[in-house]
Amino acid sequence: MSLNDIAEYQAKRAAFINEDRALRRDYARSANRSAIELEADKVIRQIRAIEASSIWDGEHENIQHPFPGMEFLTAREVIIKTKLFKILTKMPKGALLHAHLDATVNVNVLLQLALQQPAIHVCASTPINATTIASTLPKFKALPKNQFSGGAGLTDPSYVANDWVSMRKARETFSPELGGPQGFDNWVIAALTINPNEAYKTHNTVTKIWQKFTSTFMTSTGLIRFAPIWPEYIREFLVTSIDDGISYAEVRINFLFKHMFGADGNENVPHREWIEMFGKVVNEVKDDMKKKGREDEFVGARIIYTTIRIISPEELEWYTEDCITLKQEFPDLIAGFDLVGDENVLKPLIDYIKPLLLFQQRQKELGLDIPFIFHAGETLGDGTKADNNLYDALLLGTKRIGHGFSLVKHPKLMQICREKGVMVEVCPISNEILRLTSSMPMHPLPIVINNGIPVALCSDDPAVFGSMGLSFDFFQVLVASEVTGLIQLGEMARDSIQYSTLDIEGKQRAIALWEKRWAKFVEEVANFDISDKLAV
Ligand SMILES: O=c1[nH]cnc2c1ncn2[C@@H]1O[C@H](CO)[C@@H](O)[C@H]1O
Repeated sequence: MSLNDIAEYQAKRAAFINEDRALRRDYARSANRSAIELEADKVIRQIRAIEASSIWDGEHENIQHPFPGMEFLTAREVIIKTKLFKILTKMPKGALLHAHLDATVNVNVLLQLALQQPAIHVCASTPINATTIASTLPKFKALPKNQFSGGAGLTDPSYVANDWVSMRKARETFSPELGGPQGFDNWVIAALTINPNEAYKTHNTVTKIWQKFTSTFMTSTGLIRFAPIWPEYIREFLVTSIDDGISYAEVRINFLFKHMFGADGNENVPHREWIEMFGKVVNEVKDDMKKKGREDEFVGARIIYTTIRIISPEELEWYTEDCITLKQEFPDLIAGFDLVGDENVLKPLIDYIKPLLLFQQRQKELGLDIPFIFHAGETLGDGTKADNNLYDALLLGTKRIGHGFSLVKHPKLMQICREKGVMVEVCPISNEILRLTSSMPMHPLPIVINNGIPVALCSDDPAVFGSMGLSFDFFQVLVASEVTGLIQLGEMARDSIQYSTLDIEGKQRAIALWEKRWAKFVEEVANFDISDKLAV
């Protein structure tokens, strides 16, 4: 055996690896990396390696088996202390392409917004006491002034089931044995979020965790679907997203309910006013950013119209027509159309084929373009109705696929995504908490990326998961792969703009602004003080 043989083998090996990696989308531009980008990428890999032992090999109270990419809800407190996470909070993330608006604002902030509104009332199906508190959910609703109620508090034994109590009063009178006002807040927050015990013990199957997950929306809708709160909620979503480095969002809004509650406490505010308020807040935030000299950090936000897969195919026709009317009035704000909810148990796309084809035909007649951006394959199923949604999503020409968790079981569909440029909106933390994967190393994301399919990382329902912004999702992906470094994350961020529904000029502008921020960011990372790297 000569040295030549080994060198020859090494060369063959390098070419082999290169050939494999060349399939990835992020490879295309790999030859054009600046020295500073390469240095920043190296710094990030160093910090990751250091923290793999200093953090993830260490002992932690309450964490039996720490490892990079482990269950998010257990790891969260550790993650926020890492250098890697702190750096990622500064990264320009590009676009947020998959998030459900009603789960995008920190639950503590939502609680504060609600407490400012005397119209908001709360009820429970039984008096709240030490026995009932864990299994009883608060229900919220805005009431008209003549129905404002000051009856017995929720923890008063004389409380009559399902009676509305003013939220402020319910909070102030919450029994001291249950923690008083703070106990009330804790009870509400527990109803709006998923805790580690639920995700990893009591509700540790996809079906069970979805039941808990769905209940969070039933609680939050009474607080959010209220005209005086709605704009403030949207503002908070936009401002916190911008602060996390997100410069554009396509957010899914649930239009299942035909009205929200107005300031007068009556359920009489139609969809067009929801959108009008949305557009107004987007413009106000843009103006505020301009005043602060930060206009380059925010290019806007648009809406993906959604309704839930519980409706009948006949009912869907009402929603598609509604979507068309809204698109005609707000062409710049309506970005696409989707159907949401647990694909494993609700109606599959094929059940709606008639109204969906009709929707496309109507758009053609009217000269409109409302792309489908379908949730599909958010499942562990193989050949189940949720898995089969992928066939229909692609046949119907979906612009992107929401989740596509089961896509990797279908080589033909992956080929179509690659060749037609159908992006997958991957929601790593959501998939893990909703029990599709037990941790990030088991997530199929690398399979999707290695097959050359464009990917955007998305947060899905950050308020429910406690994963506000995109930094947490980027973190979980970064620590769970040796291939993925800063450059790969940057490519996903850039692609999120590239595969958005912005028009050509909008995209060019957003990408140019992103590139400017990216250049600045990588420079900061590249100049990171090595000794600082070690101090955690
Ligand atoms: O990951 C998801 N997959 C499918 N549907 C979802 C997901 N997250 C939230 N929703 C749905 O969106 C509605 C709120 O806008 C909720 O009803 C919820 O079922």
